[in-house]
Amino acid sequence: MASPPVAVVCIGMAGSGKTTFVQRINAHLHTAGTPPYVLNLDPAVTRVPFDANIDIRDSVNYKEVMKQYKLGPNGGILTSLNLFATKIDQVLGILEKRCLPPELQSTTTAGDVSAKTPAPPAPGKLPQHILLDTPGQIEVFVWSASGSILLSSLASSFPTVLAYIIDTPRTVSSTNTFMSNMLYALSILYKTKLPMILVFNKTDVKSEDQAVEWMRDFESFQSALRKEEEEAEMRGGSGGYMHGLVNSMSLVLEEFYNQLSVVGVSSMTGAGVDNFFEAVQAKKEEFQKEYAPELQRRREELTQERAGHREREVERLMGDMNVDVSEANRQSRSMAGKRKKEEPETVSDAEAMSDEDEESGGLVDPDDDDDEDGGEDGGLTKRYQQALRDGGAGAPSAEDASFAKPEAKTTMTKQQEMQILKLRVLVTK
Ligand SMILES: Nc1nc2c(ncn2[C@@H]2O[C@H](COP(=O)(O)OP(=O)(O)OP(=O)(O)O)[C@@H](O)[C@H]2O)c(=O)[nH]1
Repeated sequence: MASPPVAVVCIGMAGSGKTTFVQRINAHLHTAGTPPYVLNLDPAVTRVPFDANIDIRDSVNYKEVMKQYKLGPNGGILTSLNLFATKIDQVLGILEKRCLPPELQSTTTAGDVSAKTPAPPAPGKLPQHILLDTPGQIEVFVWSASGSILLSSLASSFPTVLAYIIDTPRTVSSTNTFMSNMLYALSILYKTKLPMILVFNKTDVKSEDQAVEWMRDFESFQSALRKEEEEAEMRGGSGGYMHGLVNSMSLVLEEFYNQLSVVGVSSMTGAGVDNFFEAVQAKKEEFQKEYAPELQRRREELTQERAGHREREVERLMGDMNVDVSEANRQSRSMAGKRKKEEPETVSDAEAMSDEDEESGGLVDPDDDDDEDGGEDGGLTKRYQQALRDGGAGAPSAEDASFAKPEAKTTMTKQQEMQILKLRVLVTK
């Protein structure tokens, strides 16, 4: 059976070597005869040293955004990402078309987001990897709403793996820097809940051995910490509370380290790239085994929650209007069974939908509803008439009945008319 490509999202501190790394693994895959599909999500980069199939800069002009909204560099990046996130359905449409075999494609269609690949590749030549380069301002991407939307949307369509790029020479320079970097990676892991690979980059300058030893051997990290403390004391200072804090942190990070794959890579020389792709394969399997079922579980939970919410609200409304609740519910359920269920496509959709429910108290505005019977007005009238024809407990009481009669319509105010229409539609939903 055809397998979807794995999306590798490269994140890391500014200057850690993300872009150079993407360039290296892109070249590696081209040489191996399996060219990836590449996305650049950094709107502020001036030169991209690889050929990006989708480039945020083609859709959003970062400098113009800064000028128009009177923003600084970080605000400009954030707003550009927000603007790009509004096109996520088009981006996913393009990705699905270019990277998925027809049997795995959904119905999403591509719009005006620029994709440079001219035509869908032949089935045997579908990319096995989707590579994403992200802005250097890591917090702007990871902690923004648009970053979450982009990541969760991607993860709902493709197995998605984070590659956290680390500047090795800088990170192993002290236990403090190492710990800060690990805590940052930890926060991203828990925020995104996606499988993560720690990529110790620039190993041509400094090997990753030291960092790996600190992760795997607690004693080794403790002795490095003690050594630094002694050196600080010799200089007349002291490690102060920081050393105590780092010491305690190292005790609790063992579990976190166990969840990660660690590879040393040189984006300059290409050393370690094969190991990186082995780690990607392992994390792809982990994603399919653990993340995907969790995503599905959350979707189902939200759908059920939403249905329950709607039912309770209908009950309350029917009660207010003095209408037989059980009959109204029966009708409501039978109509709902016929209607195509509206389902969240992504985690963020699902969250947004649940937010909507909370805001509106579970009520669905019938005016927003897609109409299945032709035009909106026609659909409302039809449902209204149908509800009246059905009569029974779902029908208006004797006093209400006059509302239904065309001749009596003139006696109603516009507001009353709308209220009853909305109520009827709600009952038949
Ligand atoms: N020696 C060495 N230098 C590297 C390596 N990878 C990247 N660099 C250098 O590190 C610097 C930063 O690399 P970039 O790829 O621009 O880093 P980035 O993380 O994309 O930077 P931002 O776009 O600012 O976030 C450049 O000078 C690269 O040449 C490597 O493996 N070895």
